Amino acid sequence: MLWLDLGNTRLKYWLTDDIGQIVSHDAKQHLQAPTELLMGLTDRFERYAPDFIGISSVLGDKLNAQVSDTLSRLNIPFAFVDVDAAHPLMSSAYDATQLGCDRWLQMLGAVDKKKRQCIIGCGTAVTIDLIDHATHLGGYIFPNIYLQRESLFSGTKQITISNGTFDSITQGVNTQDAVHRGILLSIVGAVNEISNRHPNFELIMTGGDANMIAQHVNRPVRIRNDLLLNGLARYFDESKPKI
Ligand SMILES: Nc1ncnc2c1ncn2[C@@H]1O[C@H](COP(=O)(O)OP(=O)(O)OP(=O)(O)O)[C@@H](O)[C@H]1O
Ligand SMILES: CC(C)(CO)[C@@H](O)C(=O)NCCC(=O)O
Ligand SMILES: [K+]
Repeated sequence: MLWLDLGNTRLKYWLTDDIGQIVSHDAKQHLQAPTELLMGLTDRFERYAPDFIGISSVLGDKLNAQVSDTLSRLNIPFAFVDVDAAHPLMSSAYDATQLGCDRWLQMLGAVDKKKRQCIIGCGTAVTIDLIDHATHLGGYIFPNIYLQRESLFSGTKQITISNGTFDSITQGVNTQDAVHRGILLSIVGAVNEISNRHPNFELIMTGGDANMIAQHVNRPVRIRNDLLLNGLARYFDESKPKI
């Protein structure tokens, strides 16, 4: 199988064998040109001759149509994930026509009907979603730390910071530290607030910035970077067109 995750910043793929083991995977910046990037990867994909391609995309209809065109040339059946608010593994109170399928798949990949879970996605956007015994209650969306820094940079005259590290939430005494620490606190503070409001929900984090954020959270956090892939596998296990 070939699994594709078309995100806002990066394209990720996983090639798996018959027993679901990952034989190849990568993540590449697509610079808003995912079809060109895909085109460059088709040789690699063809070499593995997957029998199906399952796709998570948050790129919207226009880019998805281009992706479909590109993949059609491979002569391998493929399908995009459609969010299903009444999926047998998890129901959702969220407007299914709007819910990003990456968010939904991360939840589907984690959901456990015996638990209360809080899924925190740390990608281009930071998302926090609450699941109570396999019912998605809803959630929150934040710009990630880099988007926040860009918006401060572009919306102010005296803040000219465009680099530096996010490593502390202690108050800063210069602009560089105040910006980085303030931004990190906005995310960590939100996670801690959710954690306080929902003490019985297990905190699960995924995505590139998960470790950086988790370090400052005042309760144990489980880091799981397999959630989206696991969600894709669970989804297509239920709904894969019979071929
Ligand atoms: N090699 C890398 N390239 C880009 N970002 C990375 C890399 N390693 C870690 N990161 C961190 O991962 C974060 C992005 O997380 P993630 O990979 O989950 O999302 P993304 O793929 O960039 O976003 P999206 O899924 O929306 O395309 C970045 O903010 C960055 O700090
Ligand atoms: C929130 C992001 C950007 C996270 O990648 C994505 O899931 C998305 O574009 N979602 C659409 C909006 C929503 O989920 O309500
Ligand atoms: K947008």
